[in-house]
Amino acid sequence: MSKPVILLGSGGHARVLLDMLRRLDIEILGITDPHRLPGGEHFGVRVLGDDSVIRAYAADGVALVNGIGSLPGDAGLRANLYQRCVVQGYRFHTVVDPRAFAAGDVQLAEGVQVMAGVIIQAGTEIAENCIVNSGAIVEHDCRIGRDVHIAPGAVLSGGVELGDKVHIGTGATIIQGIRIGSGSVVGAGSVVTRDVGCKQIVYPPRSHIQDLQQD
Ligand SMILES: CC(=O)SCCNC(=O)CCNC(=O)[C@H](O)C(C)(C)COP(=O)(O)OP(=O)(O)OC[C@H]1O[C@@H](n2cnc3c(N)ncnc32)[C@H](O)[C@@H]1OP(=O)(O)O
Repeated sequence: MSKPVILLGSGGHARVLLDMLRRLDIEILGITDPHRLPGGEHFGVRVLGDDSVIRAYAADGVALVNGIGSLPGDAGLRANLYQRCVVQGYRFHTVVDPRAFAAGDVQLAEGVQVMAGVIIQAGTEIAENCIVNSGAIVEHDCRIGRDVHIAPGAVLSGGVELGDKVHIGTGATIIQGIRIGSGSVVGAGSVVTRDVGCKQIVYPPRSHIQDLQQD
């Protein structure tokens, strides 16, 4: 039986997690958000207050779920909140949507979130506080650093290595064996065929838009 959960944050990512937690039949004590009135309801869940309210709960009596999303170059808020809570002795749930697939020997560290439709193949290791978002594919033997966001529909081929705080944009494709350094961003729709250093950004080709020829 898993511990009751406090969900940190109340935006879009939190909403998806909330739906997953309900389907997993995990008890939700409430959500935290400094911008919402404590005692009220949001998404049908009690608003507890800002993040400091967590300390009213014994660390061994609750688990946390990090509902803060992560956008390119802005993994900081999510990563800092995670780290702050861990230092205070709190533990994070690792959550896997029932409609995701992870091979038997896949290693998911604390706080990893695997959303619906994801496939993670054999031998892959994913470090703390990562999001593998809806419909992404992480092939065999990948090594994923901490605080990484693999956005919806992205594909990592076999043996890809990502450093910490990497953002792989929606629908991006990384071919086999590629290494991407910490803090880098791969733009939505990119096809990455060469290694990427630390704190670099990969832009995909842009769509060309023009008026249709008139008859
Ligand atoms: C559930 C969820 O929603 S999770 C969220 C998932 N979201 C993502 O993964 C988004 C990933 N982010 C991107 O792809 C971003 O656009 C980035 C990081 C590549 C670029 O961001 P910025 O440097 O801020 O670029 P900016 O938005 O200023 O655009 C600069 C130019 O590049 C173009 N551009 C930006 N991103 C892309 C892209 N992915 N593909 C093609 N062209 C792009 C813009 O249209 C713009 O073109 P213009 O100068 O002709 O107007």
